[in-house]
Amino acid sequence: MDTLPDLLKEAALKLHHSKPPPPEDFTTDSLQTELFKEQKYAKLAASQKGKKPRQRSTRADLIDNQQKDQALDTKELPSDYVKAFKTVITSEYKPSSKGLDSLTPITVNDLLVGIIHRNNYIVLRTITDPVRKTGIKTIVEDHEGLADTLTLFNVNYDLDDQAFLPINSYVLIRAPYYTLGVYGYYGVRCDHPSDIIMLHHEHNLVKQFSWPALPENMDTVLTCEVLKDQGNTLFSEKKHQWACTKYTTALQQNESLKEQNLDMWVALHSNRAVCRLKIFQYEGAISDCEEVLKCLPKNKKAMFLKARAFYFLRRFDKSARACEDLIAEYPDLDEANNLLDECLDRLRESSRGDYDFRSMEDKARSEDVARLDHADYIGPVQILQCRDPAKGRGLFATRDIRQGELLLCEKAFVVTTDTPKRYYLTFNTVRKEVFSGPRAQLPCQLIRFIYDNPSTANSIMQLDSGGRGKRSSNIRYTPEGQPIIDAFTVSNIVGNNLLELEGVPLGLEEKEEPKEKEKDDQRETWGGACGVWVMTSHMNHSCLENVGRTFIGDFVIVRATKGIKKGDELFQSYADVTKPLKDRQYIFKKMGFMCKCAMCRYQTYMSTKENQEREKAVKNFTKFQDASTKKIAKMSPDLAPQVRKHIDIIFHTYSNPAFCTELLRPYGVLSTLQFTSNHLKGCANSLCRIVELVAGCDPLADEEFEPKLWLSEYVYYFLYLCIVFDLLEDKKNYENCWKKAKMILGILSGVGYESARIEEAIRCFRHSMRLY
Ligand SMILES: C[S@@+](CC[C@H](N)C(=O)[O-])C[C@H]1O[C@@H](n2cnc3c(N)ncnc32)[C@H](O)[C@@H]1O
Repeated sequence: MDTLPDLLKEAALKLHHSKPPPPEDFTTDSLQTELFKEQKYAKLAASQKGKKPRQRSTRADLIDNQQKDQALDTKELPSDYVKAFKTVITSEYKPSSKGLDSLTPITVNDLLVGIIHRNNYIVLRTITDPVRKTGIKTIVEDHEGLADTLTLFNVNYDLDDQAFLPINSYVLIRAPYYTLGVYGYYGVRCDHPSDIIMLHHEHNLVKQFSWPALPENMDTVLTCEVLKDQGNTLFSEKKHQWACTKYTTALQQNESLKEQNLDMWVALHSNRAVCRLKIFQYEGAISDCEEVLKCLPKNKKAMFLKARAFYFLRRFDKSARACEDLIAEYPDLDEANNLLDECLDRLRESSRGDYDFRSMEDKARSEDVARLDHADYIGPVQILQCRDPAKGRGLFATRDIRQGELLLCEKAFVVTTDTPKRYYLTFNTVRKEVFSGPRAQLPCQLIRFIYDNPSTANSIMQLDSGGRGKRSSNIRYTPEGQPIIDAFTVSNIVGNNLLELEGVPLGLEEKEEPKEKEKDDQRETWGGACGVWVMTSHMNHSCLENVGRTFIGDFVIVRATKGIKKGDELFQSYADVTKPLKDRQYIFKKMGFMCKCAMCRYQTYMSTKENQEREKAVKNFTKFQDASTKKIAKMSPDLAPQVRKHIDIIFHTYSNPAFCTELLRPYGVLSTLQFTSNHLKGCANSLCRIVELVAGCDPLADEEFEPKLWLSEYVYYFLYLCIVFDLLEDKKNYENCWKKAKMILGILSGVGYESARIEEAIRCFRHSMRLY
C-alpha cells in the first residue's frame, strides 16, 4: 500500500506525461504516404466514371480471394502483428430517401463505375460467408447469376460477430454505389445503413425474380421450431446477432404464426428482445415487448425486459414507471424491485449530482473497459445561442458558480478504446484526411447505435459538424420506416466533437499493480480512447478555459476552475495550451474558427522576430526538452547554471512576460536539478516563479488561486512545493500550498475539492494520468 508521501512524490515528480507513440507502420509519415497512394487510386477510379468495369473478376476468382481473406482472418498471427482495418472514403454521397416503389430494379451487369444509381435498387444473394474488414465484405450474385463484391460499412459493432450477412442471405441495396474498392476490386459499396434492407427468402422482392438454384440442402425452409431451437443454441453460445437473425427469420417466414401458435410467437418475440438487449438494439427490444404486451398485457417477461430496455436507453423515469407497473402485478419479483431501486438511484444522481466518485473510480479501475452505470447530471448550465452568431451555441452559467463546483457529470454517448492487434484507419481522399486508432472506429459505432435507437439520434445530429453538413433537427425515415442517418455527416460530427482521453484506457487491463519495471513498459504501450459527450460538446473553446475536465471510466466530469458569474459562458480548451500559437491555430482552423482569447491575441501581436527568437532559444534546449524526469533526476546538478542561462535567454524574448508557457519545461528541469542536489530554497523559488509567470498570479498569496491560464500541471507544482516546504519545515507555506494542491486536485480528479480526501483525489488523479 502506498503511503501518502509516496503518492505525493510520485504525482509531483511526474511533471510531464505524453501520449505513447503509435506502432511504427502507423506513424504520421507512413499514413501520409498511404493517403497519397489512395488519392492516386481515387483519380484512377474517377477516370473510369460512368463506364462498365474494365475487367470483371470471374465468380471463381472472387470466391477464391474471399476464401484467402477468410483464411487470413482466422490465421494465428505473430504476437507483435498489428492488423490494419482500413476504410477509404472517395466520395461523401447522401443516403437515399426514396421509397422502393419509386425505384426500379437493376442487375450487376447494369452497374457503372463511380455512379450512385439513385433511381434503382439491386437485390443480391450472398454466395460466401462474410469477412470483416472495417466494413463487412462478401461475394454476392444477382438473379442472373452474375457475381460481384459487396462491402457494407457501419452495420455492426461487434467485430467477432459476422452474422449480419450469412451465406445465402438476400439483401437489397437502395441506390447502389458501384466503385473501385479499397482493396483494388470493383464492387457495390454501401455506407448508409438505411440503404440496406435484409430480405427473407419468401419476400416478394426476392420472389419477383427467378434465382439460380442453390446447392442441395441449402434452400430448405426451416420450421419455426427448428429456427427457435437454433436461435436458443446460438444465444447460449453468446452469438447474439446470429440468434436474433434466426428468431427474425422464424417470425418473417410465417405471417400468421400469431393466430396459429401464440405461445411460439410470444417466445420468439421475447427471445429476440433478450438478444436485442445484448446487441444494443434497445428500441427493437421495446417494440418486441410491446407486441407481446398488446396480446398479453401482464406478461411478466415482456414487462421486465421493457423496463430493462428503458434503463439501458437511460430513460430512468420510464424504466421506473415500467418497474412500478410490474411490481403492482408481481409484488415479490426481486428483479423488478432491484431494478426500481437502481432507477431511483439514477434519478437522484441526475437531480442532485449526488455521486459516490470514489466507488465510480474503484469500478473504473477494476474493469477492462469501464462503462459505468450512472445517470448524467447537468448542473447550473444551459445551452444558449452565443452573441456572436458565427460561434453557434454555447454553454452558459444559470447562476453564480463557485470555483470547484460540479457543472456536468456526463456519460459518453459512445466511446472506443484501442483494440490490441487491430488498428483502424480511415483515409478520406475528398478531405485529404487520415484518422487512425479509436478515432477511426468511433463513427461506425455511433452510426449503428443511432440507427438501431433512432430516438437517440436527434441529440447527436444537432451537434456542430464544423460546417460539413447541416444540423438536422429531426431525423427522417424512408417510406419503409428506416431512419435515414447520413454516415458522412455523423462522421464529421464525431470529428468536430470528440474528446480524447490521452493514452488513458477506460479501465486497466491489469488487475494487479504491475511490478516496478512493468510500470514504465505499460506506459509505453500505445493506447488511447475517445468518445463523444453531447452536453460537454456544446462548450466552445477558449485557451483561457474556466472549466476543468476529468474522465472516470466513460464519464466526463466538468468543474469550474474559477468563479463564474451568472450568464457568463463556459469554455473548455480544444488544444494543448502549452503549445505554440501556430500549433493551436492549426487545430482551430481545421474546426473552422479562430480563437480570440487574450492569450491568442497577445501572442498574435508579438512580433515575428520575437517569436522566431523564442523558437530558436527553445530549440537550443532540446537536450533537456526530450529527457524524462527520471533521466533529469540523474543528471549532474552542475548543469543547473546552464539551464538557468537558457531560461534567461527564453525569458528575454518576451516583450511582455505573460503566459510564458515555453518556460514550463526549463523551469521543470531546473527545479528537479535543484531538488536532487538539495538546493531546496532555489527549488521552491523556481517552482513559484514558473507558476507566477504562467498563471499570472502569486502562488503563495493567501487568497484563492484563480489562474488566468488553467493548467493541470499546477497540481504537480503545488504538490512539489508541499514536499519542498515540508523538508524546509516552512509550515505556513506548506499549508498554503497543500490547500491549493487540494483544490486543484479536487477539480482534476473529479472528486470535488470540498469533500475530497487528498489520498482519494491523488488516487483518482494517478489513475486518470495512468500513473499506476
Ligand atoms: C464542439 S462545437 C461547440 C458547440 C458549437 N458552438 C455549437 O453550436 O454546437 C465546436 C464548434 O463551435 C465553434 N466554436 C467553438 N469555439 C469557438 C470560438 N472560440 N470561436 C468561434 N467559434 C467557436 C466552431 O464552429 C467549432 O467548430
